[in-house]
Amino acid sequence: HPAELSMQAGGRGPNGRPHPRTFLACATAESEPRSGERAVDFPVCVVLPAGGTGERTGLQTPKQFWSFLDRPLISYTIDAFERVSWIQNVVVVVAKENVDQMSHIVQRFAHRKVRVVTGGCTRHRSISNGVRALAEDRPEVVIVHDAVRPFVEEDFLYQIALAAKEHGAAGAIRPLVSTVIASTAEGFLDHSLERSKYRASETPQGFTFDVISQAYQRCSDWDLEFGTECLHLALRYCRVHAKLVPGPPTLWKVTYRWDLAAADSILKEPMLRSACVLSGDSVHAATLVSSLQKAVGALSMKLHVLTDLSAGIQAFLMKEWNYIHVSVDVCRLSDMEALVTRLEVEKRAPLCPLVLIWVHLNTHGDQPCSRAEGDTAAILDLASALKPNKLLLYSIQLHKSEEPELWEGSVSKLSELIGVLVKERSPALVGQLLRA
Ligand SMILES: Nc1ccn([C@@H]2O[C@H](COP(=O)(O)OP(=O)(O)OP(=O)(O)O)[C@@H](O)[C@H]2O)c(=O)n1
Ligand SMILES: O=P(O)(O)OC[C@@H](O)[C@@H](O)[C@@H](O)CO
Repeated sequence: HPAELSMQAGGRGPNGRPHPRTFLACATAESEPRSGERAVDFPVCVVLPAGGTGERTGLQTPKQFWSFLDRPLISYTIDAFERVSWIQNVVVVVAKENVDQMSHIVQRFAHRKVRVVTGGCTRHRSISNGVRALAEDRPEVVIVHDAVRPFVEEDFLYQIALAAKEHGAAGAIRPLVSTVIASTAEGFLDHSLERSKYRASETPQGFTFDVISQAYQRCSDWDLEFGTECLHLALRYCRVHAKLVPGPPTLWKVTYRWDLAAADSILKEPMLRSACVLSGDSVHAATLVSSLQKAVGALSMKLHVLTDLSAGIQAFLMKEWNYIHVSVDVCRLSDMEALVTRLEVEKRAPLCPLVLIWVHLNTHGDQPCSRAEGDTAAILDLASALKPNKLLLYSIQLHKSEEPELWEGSVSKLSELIGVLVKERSPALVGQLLRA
């Protein structure tokens, strides 16, 4: 029964215990640790300061806990580090009142390398707490990275780690986009800096463990209270000149509300690129898919035509692809249930909502596809059972018209609907029978 499928396909197996964590990749998020082209051969740990309140977003929820596709921003950042095989563990530093919430996130998304510690009233105090939590690990290098910069790539982390080991400290920099000026006490321009001589300091930053721990042991209370720059502490208290490493624009920090909208768009973008379509051996379905491939091309979405359910499952599970299933005339619920059963067998539970679109092609002229009508309630049941497990089932019906213009119009509408459903992943339309 769909309800049982839901229990099995989602977070809990027959024995009621959560499935061991095997999960789908989605967005910039989870996948099994990937060995990058180059690996670091010394111990590296990470400190993610996440103890702020995100006042500049104007939101009640601290931005690091703001959810995208039902997953908090910090989980994407943690994943970016967990996917790096040469990173031993990640110390996440959160405000005392968020420790339980953070621990729940670690459990829900089965973050394997994470240790949660309590932060302080300033960013430096939080980072200092995180570094102290590594005293027993004593890694060769500590990477410090703002938890609200989720788009960090392994290759750049590699550059920072190596530069930190070689020079004692290293930091990401970006070109300034505005000129820096100094103001008089009365609020008038005193002087401006020659922009070409300056850079914006970003994260990730890297330090040998000795440098960063000594810098925090030696720094003043003023530094801890008002300072914003770890590289400065390394210079002032350890005489270490950090190596500056130009970084990509994706290192930007989520600070204002519009940054959240930008992050949402970037996280969703990979999910819009590809869909696998299972059309079986029907000639009509093949005709539809061929027309559809041209139409969805305009959405910059690529359709991968697959011939059997296993290939479809594989693509759906392993490649973050959306899934389109074409039924001709007879809309067998069992087709879709077979997919869900396989998801259960594979013990897969997606981390981000994944889109399943069931296309009902009716070739009997303009007669309603009675099976689809009859199945409407069953489709709703199955869709409702799948929704808690982030499998968003949508269904679209269209008729095979012999009039080329009508048929082209239907296919165009179908691709438009597919584009919207994949992009918006609207919970409100789950289980609805739409018509192209
Ligand atoms: N007491 C603090 C303050 C900030 N941070 C963290 O430092 C990073 C960068 O700081 P910022 O962007 O300033 O975050 P907030 O302080 O939360 O933002 P705001 O200044 O708008 O409140 C963030 O991941 C933030 O959670 C921290 O760990 N502890
Ligand atoms: O100052 P905020 O707390 O807004 O953000 C922290 C940034 O200043 C910091 O991440 C980089 O400048 C690198 O030190």
